[in-house]
Amino acid sequence: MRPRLSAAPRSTDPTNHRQTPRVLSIAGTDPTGGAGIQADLKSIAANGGYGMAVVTALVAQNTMGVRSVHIPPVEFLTEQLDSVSDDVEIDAVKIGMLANSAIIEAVADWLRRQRPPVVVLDPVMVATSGDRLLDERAVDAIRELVRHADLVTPNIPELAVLADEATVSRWDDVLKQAHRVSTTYGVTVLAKGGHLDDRYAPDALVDAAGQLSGGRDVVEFAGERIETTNTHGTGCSLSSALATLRPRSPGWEDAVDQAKRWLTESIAHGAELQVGHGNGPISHFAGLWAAHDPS
Ligand SMILES: Nc1ncnc2c1ncn2[C@@H]1O[C@H](COP(=O)(O)OP(=O)(O)O)[C@@H](O)[C@H]1O
Ligand SMILES: Cc1ncc(COP(=O)(O)OP(=O)(O)O)c(N)n1
Repeated sequence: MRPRLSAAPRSTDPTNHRQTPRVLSIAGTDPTGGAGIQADLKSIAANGGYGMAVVTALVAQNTMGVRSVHIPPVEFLTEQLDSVSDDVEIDAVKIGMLANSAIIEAVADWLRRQRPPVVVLDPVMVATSGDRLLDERAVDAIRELVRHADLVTPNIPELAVLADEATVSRWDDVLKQAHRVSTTYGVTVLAKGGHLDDRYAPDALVDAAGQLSGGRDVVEFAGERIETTNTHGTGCSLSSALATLRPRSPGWEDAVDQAKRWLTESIAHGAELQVGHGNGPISHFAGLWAAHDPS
């Protein structure tokens, strides 16, 4: 049996209003700029943070799919992580694609030594294109890593894997599964409705310990589904926006509310970019560009 990773304690109050959040993305790459580290850095900047990045895997992919993945030696990953944390005070970390269990364990080990005040884990497993971004044998390791996070942001299929259950399709069942994951791992869950077959795309914060405002265990965020194929990297962009916004927010609810508004506008303007022939990217700076548009 795999040894259990001992989890670092969850943060108490990570709020620091005066400091520009210094946010580290630990993730894979997307050379077309729509997902992974490239999307994270845009999202962090668009939400008012200073972005940094440690690469877990180099991914030859575009808006249509993944061609191949190159994984640098795990010692080099630790070298990158230590290079950042030996020098920079990190306010928040967003963890995305981790590829295999050796990488997951190296990140867990670094978190035990250098835990930033905010840790958001997007448990990336499979891309929209259907290509695997996490080794199937690494699922146990990712489940253990969830215990290190303050917030985990699974999509519906990833939520089912964390719950060790079949994928559900009704929003009520998604909420129940998120509750189970929150109880099992002692973590706040952001359940995302992007994969629902519905005209709505809601999200919900679920914390079984009732640590949301007013002691609530569920807070829902309504959202209309935008008719678009520009949804590549939405999960990456949302999780890094949350890592950026949390240090300046009184709680996760405010951070999610702000991030979802920003994401919805960015999705709505994605098609204007005309990038690629498949699932195109979102327009991370649509709000900023609109403010500077002379017309
Ligand atoms: N077509 C859409 N219109 C509006 N919001 C969407 C749409 N697709 C996804 N979202 C939102 O994007 C975020 C990421 O959702 P999801 O697709 O479930 O995750 P992932 O990208 O990890 O698969 C969520 O906030 C979800 O509600
Ligand atoms: C390097 C890398 N990381 C993550 C993803 C998946 O991105 P995500 O935002 O979760 O979802 P889709 O883009 O698949 O909708 C990726 N493609 N590459």
